[in-house]
Amino acid sequence: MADRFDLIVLGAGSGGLSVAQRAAKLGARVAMFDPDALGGTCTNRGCVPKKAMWFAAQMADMHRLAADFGFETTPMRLDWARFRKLRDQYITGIRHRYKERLEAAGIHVVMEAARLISVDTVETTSGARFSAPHIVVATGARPHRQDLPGFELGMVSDDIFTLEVAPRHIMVVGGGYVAVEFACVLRALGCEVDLLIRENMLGNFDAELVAALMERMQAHGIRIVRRSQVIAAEGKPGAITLKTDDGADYGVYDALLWAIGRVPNSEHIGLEALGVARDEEGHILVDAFQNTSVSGVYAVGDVTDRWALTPVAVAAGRSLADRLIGGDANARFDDTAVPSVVFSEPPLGMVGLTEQHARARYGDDIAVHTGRYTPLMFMVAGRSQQSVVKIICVGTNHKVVGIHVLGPGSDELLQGFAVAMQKGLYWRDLKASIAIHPTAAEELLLLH
Ligand SMILES: Cc1cc2nc3c(=O)[nH]c(=O)nc-3n(C[C@H](O)[C@H](O)[C@H](O)COP(=O)(O)OP(=O)(O)OC[C@H]3O[C@@H](n4cnc5c(N)ncnc54)[C@H](O)[C@@H]3O)c2cc1C
Ligand SMILES: NC(=O)c1ccc[n+]([C@@H]2O[C@H](COP(=O)([O-])OP(=O)(O)OC[C@H]3O[C@@H](n4cnc5c(N)ncnc54)[C@H](O)[C@@H]3O)[C@@H](O)[C@H]2O)c1
Repeated sequence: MADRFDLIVLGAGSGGLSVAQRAAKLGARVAMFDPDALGGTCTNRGCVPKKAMWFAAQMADMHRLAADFGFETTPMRLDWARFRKLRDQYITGIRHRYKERLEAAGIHVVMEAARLISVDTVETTSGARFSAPHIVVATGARPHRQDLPGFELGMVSDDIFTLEVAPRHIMVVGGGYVAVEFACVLRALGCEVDLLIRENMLGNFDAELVAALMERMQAHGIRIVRRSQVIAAEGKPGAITLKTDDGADYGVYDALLWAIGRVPNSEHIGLEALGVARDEEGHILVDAFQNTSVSGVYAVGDVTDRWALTPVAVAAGRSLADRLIGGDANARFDDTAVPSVVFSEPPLGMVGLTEQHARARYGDDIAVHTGRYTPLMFMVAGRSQQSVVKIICVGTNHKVVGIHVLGPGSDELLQGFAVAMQKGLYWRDLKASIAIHPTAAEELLLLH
């Protein structure tokens, strides 16, 4: 006999926690399964430890800027072990608070993997069975491990957070968020960094701002190699060489990071037998309401074919619970203006369409407003590095369909503009707004 619940959730990451907590708040009896730490990728091996490292990198960069400002500074070195301890303590605290909240909400948490054995029943690794009319798959994704000679000589993003010391010279392979963020962070923390990009860097971001970011990264001392593909890694841990299709000799690395994308955790959980539709890469296909192709089975977060971002997983989870348990038949989240920031140096943010996407969709009916400026803080220090802002408007009423910002502060300033865009923002609204001076944000209002 299976224990009966109103809702079952596979996975206690951003998506799973949000659907479970909202459903419990609405009165459902909820069971949640996860073999790993509460909080999933974002808390344990993603956004949170990464952002802590990004702050450390920012401090190192600010220290260098302080010297340019006239401060008498002594060389600064990060005590990597102490920093790691502080970061891990903070994460342990988050996990602890999740546990307390789940207990308080009366959610039945089982720290085991589960798989679907029918549309309404799951079985854990130890053989226990649980049933519910609604089963939500929120099993996330994992770093892609390529079947390539010597792959094991390198790390994936999960491993970066377990490093005991900073690498001296690292090769980062990939051109997505993870590759760019770690390349920038490690460089700021004093590592020599090479970045090997097979195709384009940050292909979903605006090409003009990506080109400007690439220039900044190179000016920071990151060696960027483009249009090259790794065929094999050779050597031994601590002394790794790469074989690439261009035949070039890139030297010897003491560390190698594979940042070549992520794979959804959608195998071995019973989806094939039930006929739950997935794409070629294994992402579960969902409609706007998080329904899969099988009635009673839903999916949220990175295991689906949507934006792989924590706030998207959370929004999907909450709206699903509102619909299934709260009785709001139309509950779905609005993904028309999903903002996203790459925590590079400097950060790159976007909401809405890139210029290339807007042109493809609207042709000549778009107006592109771009501005470059040197932030006051750099001007005072005698530096010339520029920030870039871009606004894309459509139609005769100049509706804003894309905002892009590269430069210090872009990570924080974008949120308010994203709210405005979601509500419907027009060029005239920006022109009618009063700026906050002197800030990075005002540059978006001062564009011509
Ligand atoms: C290095 C890195 C940095 C990132 N930085 C950001 C950022 O700054 N901002 C941002 O918005 N996003 C960021 N992301 C993306 C973000 O972490 C994910 O979008 C988010 O964690 C997805 O949540 P999820 O619930 O779908 O999956 P996850 O958080 O991955 O949770 C899935 C859970 O399911 C569990 N599970 C797997 N199989 C089973 C099973 N059979 N049964 C039960 N449980 C199972 C796993 O153990 C895991 O705990 C980052 C990702 C990485 C890798
Ligand atoms: N700041 C953030 O919000 C943040 C940070 C990290 C990750 N994320 C999320 O996690 C997702 C995954 O990030 P990611 O960087 O792992 O993946 P990604 O899909 O963003 O990038 C993968 C990169 O690897 C390259 N690649 C793939 N196979 C390769 C190969 N064999 N050799 C060389 N290059 C190869 C691709 O061309 C691409 O540039 C992101 O799309 C994003 O949604 C978000």
